[in-house]
Amino acid sequence: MSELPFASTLSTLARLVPAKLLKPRVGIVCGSGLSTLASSLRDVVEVPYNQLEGFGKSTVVGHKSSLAFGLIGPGEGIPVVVMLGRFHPYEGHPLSTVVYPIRVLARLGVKNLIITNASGALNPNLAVGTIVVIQDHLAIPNLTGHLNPVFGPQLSPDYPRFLPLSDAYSVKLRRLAFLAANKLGLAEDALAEGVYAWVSGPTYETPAEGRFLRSAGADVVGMSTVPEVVAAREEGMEVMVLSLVTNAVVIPESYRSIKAEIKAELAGKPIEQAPVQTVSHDEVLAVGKQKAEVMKNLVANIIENVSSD
Ligand SMILES: O=P(O)(O)O[C@H]1O[C@H](CO)[C@@H](O)[C@H]1O
Ligand SMILES: Nc1nc2[nH]cnc2c(=O)[nH]1
Repeated sequence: MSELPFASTLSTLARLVPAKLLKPRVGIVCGSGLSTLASSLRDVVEVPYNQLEGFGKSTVVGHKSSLAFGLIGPGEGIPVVVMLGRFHPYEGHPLSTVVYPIRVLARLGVKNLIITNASGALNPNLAVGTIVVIQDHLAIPNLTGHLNPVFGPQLSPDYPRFLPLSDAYSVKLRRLAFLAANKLGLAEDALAEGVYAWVSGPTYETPAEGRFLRSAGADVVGMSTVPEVVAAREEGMEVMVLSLVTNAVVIPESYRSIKAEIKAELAGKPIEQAPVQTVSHDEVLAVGKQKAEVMKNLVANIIENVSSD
C-alpha cells in the first residue's frame, strides 16, 4: 500500500495553495447536497480533484469534486479544508480511494475532522430535518459487501493492526456540537444522537432491511462515512459525524397481503390501500438545501471552538 501517491498530491497542493491556508486545523467532509458548508469560508482556493493524483472523481449529483481551502471565523481566521464531494464504494471506487482524501488531510496536519452526510431515519422519533450527532456505527461486512478500509497490508507499521473503535466518535467534538446548538438557539429536537448503519447502496433499503437495521440498534442509515471514520481514526484524528435526516425509511408494521386483497375483492369488499412511499435522491438533496444554513452555522461554530483547544 506504500504506493499511495502522497508525495505527488502534497507537492501539487503546496504549489497551488498559499502557505497561510496549507496547514488546516480542521477538515470537513460535505455530504449529499451539503457543499454549501464551504460558503462561510473566505480567501478560498479550490483545487479540483482531477488535479490531485490519487483522488477519484465524485460522480453523485449533489457532490462537487474539489478540495476547498479557506479561512473561517473572526480575526485572522482559522485555516480549514473542505472536501466538496466524497467518494462512495457504489460509484465503483475501491475503499483505498474512498479514504485517500482523509489520509491526505491527515498529512496536511488536520487533527479534527467533521464529517457530514445525508441519511434515512430508521428511528421513528427522528423527524426529517433532524441533525443526528453520531455516537457509534454498525458496519457488518456482509451487509456492505465491502470489508474495511484498513483490511490488507498496513499503510504504516506505526498504525495498530487491530484498531479499536469503541471510542471512534470524539466526545470532545460531540460536546461542541451540542454547545454550538445551544449558542445558536436551535430547538431542543433539532440535534439528536444516534447510531449510523453503513450499507453499500446504491439501492435504498427494502422494508425488511430497514426493520433488520432498526432491530440491530441503528437510528439512521446511509451509504458513506464509516470508511472515512475508520481511516481517520487510524490516522489519529478526532472525528465527529453530523448526519442530516433527509427521509424516513419506511418500515411497515405488516406487509400488504395480495392474497387477502383478492379474497376481499372477490367477496365484493375491496380493501383500500395507501400508496407505497418511496425515497428519491432529489428528496435527499432538497432537504440538504433546506437545512444548509443551519448545518453551516453549526459547523462554523464548532470549528471556532475546536480551534481554541
Ligand atoms: O452519505 P452521503 O454522501 O451524504 O449521501 C447519501 O445520499 C445518497 C443517497 O441519496 C447516498 O450516497 C447516501 O450515502
Ligand atoms: N441507505 C440510505 N442512504 C440514504 N441517504 C439518504 N437517505 C438514505 C436512505 O434512506 N437510505
